[in-house]
Amino acid sequence: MSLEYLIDPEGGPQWRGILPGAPEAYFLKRGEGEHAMLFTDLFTVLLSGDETEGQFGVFTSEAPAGKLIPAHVHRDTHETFYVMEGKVRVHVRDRDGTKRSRLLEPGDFGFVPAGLAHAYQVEERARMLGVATGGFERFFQHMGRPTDHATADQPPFVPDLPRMQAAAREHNMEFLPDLAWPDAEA
Ligand SMILES: O=C(Oc1cc(O)cc(O)c1C(=O)O)c1ccc(O)c(O)c1
Repeated sequence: MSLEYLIDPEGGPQWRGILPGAPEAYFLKRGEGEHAMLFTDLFTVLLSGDETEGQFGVFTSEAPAGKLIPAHVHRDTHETFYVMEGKVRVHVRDRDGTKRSRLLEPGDFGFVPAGLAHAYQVEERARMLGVATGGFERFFQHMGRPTDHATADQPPFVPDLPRMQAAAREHNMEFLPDLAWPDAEA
């Protein structure tokens, strides 16, 4: 399955061209950006790989406390987690196989390089800022539902399995459903 699954043939890509799409200077007001709901979380793309010649993208997430985002690995995406509000536990499996986790609180930062299995769980309603390898920011629009509504106060969007598989394939990532974490909440 290819990206075509994620494109409305009549309307084109399912997100709106709010960002310039080329390396031009611009500014955004609070709440502006390209929004997508994924499960209960609102992701907002502030900058995409289209503006940075593929180098990096910047996005925020606004999420209620919820379930563990299951273990997965990005083959070529470096990810960061900067917690602005709330509490987020990030689990990571290091290269030697050691699993560890850290509860991130406001002002705390985490980095997960490409190739390391990881998972995370919002333990207390959170706002996060993420910077990741350019192109990954489209994952939220591919797997989630693009929306004009700028808050997480809207119905959740639960993607079906083909949509999840297509988004994972498109972004060269793999979910690892059998990988458990010693200190994950049920
Ligand atoms: O990508 C981030 O979160 C995710 C959310 C999901 O519902 C499914 C996923 O597979 C992921 C993922 O990590 O791939 C994410 C969130 C916040 C942040 O700062 C990031 O760097 C990534």
